[in-house]
Amino acid sequence: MPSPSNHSTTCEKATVVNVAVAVIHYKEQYLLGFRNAAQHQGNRYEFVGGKIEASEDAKQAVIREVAEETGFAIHENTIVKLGRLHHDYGDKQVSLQVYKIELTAPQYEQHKHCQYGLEKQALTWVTKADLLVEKYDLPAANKTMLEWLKLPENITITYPLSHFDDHSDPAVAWLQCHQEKLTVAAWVYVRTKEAGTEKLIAQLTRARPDIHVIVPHHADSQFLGTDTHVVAHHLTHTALMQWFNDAQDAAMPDQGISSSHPLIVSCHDADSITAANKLARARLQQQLPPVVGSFLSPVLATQTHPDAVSLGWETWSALAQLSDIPIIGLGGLSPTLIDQAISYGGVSVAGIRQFLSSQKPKA
Ligand SMILES: Nc1nc2c([nH]c(=O)n2[C@H]2C[C@H](O)[C@@H](COP(=O)(O)OP(=O)(O)OP(=O)(O)O)O2)c(=O)[nH]1
Repeated sequence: MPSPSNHSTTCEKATVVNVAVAVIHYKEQYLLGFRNAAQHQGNRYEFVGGKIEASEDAKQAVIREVAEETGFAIHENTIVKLGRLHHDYGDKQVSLQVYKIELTAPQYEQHKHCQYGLEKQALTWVTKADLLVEKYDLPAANKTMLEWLKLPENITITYPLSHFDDHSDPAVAWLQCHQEKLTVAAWVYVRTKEAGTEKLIAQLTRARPDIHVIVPHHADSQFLGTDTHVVAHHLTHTALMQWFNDAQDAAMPDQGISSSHPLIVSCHDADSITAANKLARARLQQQLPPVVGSFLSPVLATQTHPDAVSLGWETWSALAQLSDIPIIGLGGLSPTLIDQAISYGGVSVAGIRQFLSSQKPKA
């Protein structure tokens, strides 16, 4: 449904141009256009997209723009909402609503040799790896989109040490379980609340150098000995709301929160999503590493929090729509529910038990 923010809105200072952006890909191949010299942000690569018209919402705009620029009819493809971001280019302010669309094999086969789009603009297929290492010069706002694209579809959360209380040596059992069962190159949210856990996590990252860890934002990641494994710092719901309350009249609202790494936050309701959106915007304004994801939980009932009232998919989806950052489903989920999470407005799923498989890393 069109909303007042879906067309260009005028504030006292400047006009904000509302744009829908389509990150089109087939597997690891991503489609880039090239902005001609006369356009705003000209002579740069771009994702397909354009201005949202007053009569349409962002998703309708993305479908229309993709059809106009490439000829792809994507209304039957899965359209994954990544997020929304505001960028001030000095000469122009843009609000970008970003979607990811995977083409089918026939769609890709038909298009992969086309060098020009329907508007005569140059088009190029590039690998995800090249895109993420910023081999292509994109507008500055796209830096955050590339960070969002790094999020995997599954995130594993470590068991609390107390889960292994029945074992003769819980620490050894904790280490053995995670070392053996984390999937190759997994993103892992490691919790450090319990005494002794930091040492175990350091041992785990030494034994499994392929994994990427998300550490609590207050944890001094020096306990790992190196920062190379750390992909993000995590803010609990409580820490996020504390920041939000402190930020109401603070000049530097994110003092005390890591400025060295991207952030992942935890949300449970509309208030925390509002807080996360504010934090995401503050990070962009201060040119700090962005907020790249938000665990929104609990989607379903969980074994670990049996008394917590779950949101259910419908409420979860309505909350996800409010988020400016990619949403990760958490609570009673398994990796097989990724398609369902995407259809309800998320990008990834996370959890403990169901996310630890017995797949061993390659030697
Ligand atoms: N399509 C697209 N636009 C982007 C990206 N990143 C980014 O900052 N933008 C900005 C550049 C422009 O200011 C705006 C896109 O609007 P547009 O494509 O309709 O603008 P345009 O320059 O063609 O303007 P016009 O000729 O239609 O008036 O969003 C991106 O990845 N794709």
